Amino acid sequence: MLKLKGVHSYYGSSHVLHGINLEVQKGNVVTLLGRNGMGKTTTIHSIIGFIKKKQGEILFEGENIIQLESHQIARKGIGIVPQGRRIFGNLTVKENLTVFANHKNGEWNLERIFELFPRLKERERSYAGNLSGGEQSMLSIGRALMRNPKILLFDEPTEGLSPLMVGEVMEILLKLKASGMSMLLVEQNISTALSIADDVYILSKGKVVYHNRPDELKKNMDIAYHHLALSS
Ligand SMILES: Nc1ncnc2c1ncn2[C@@H]1O[C@H](COP(=O)(O)OP(=O)(O)OP(=O)(O)O)[C@@H](O)[C@H]1O
Repeated sequence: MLKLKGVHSYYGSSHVLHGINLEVQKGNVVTLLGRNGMGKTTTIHSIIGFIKKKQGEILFEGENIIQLESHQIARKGIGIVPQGRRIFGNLTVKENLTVFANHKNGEWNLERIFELFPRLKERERSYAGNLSGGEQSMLSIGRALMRNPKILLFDEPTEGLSPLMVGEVMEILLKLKASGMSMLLVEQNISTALSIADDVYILSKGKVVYHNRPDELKKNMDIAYHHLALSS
């Protein structure tokens, strides 16, 4: 469904991604792991067109979208749950969900979002800026779903959340996976990532240094300890 072939990305003269190859098949969850500054966000931003200076191919449903503008890429059905949530604090929960909604090509609507996130229904009229971190994370996911994407890219959706809230957000992601949603998930937390992934990639210095199924990585955790600088 989504395939990166030899993608190079640059911030001005700074060469950050060095030939990324990565694939998300329809209905699969692919996680992207790596220490800070290794290029995970840059990979996501390259896919959604935030980064302009790029080479290689980014194929979405067979079409090379590497030169398209962000709004064109969004319209093709690639959704984003950005790092830091980026909800609109001075709009209500309901307004955040409806402001960019697109019901043309899918079944996500307010009713279904509130079924998935009963907590958001309870806080429908609250200003989003007054929500807890976990609720803001749910709102950010709900807002992306309201655009009815074919694939969702998540940039550290559990960052800064309490373990309890991490568990709740992960349950939501598992439900989305069960519903057949294709997802590319950037995560710092390896156990969270491995609990949901069909496929794992590790990035280091803008390159894919490891790619396998999570059960294979679990058999050889030294690789993760090495690349993610975890202690065993
Ligand atoms: N706007 C920018 N201008 C120049 N360099 C940047 C910019 N954003 C990121 N970089 C650099 O690009 C490299 C990759 O950063 P990126 O944000 O993709 O890493 P990351 O793996 O997502 O890390 P993190 O978990 O900290 O978000 C880093 O060396 C970073 O300093």
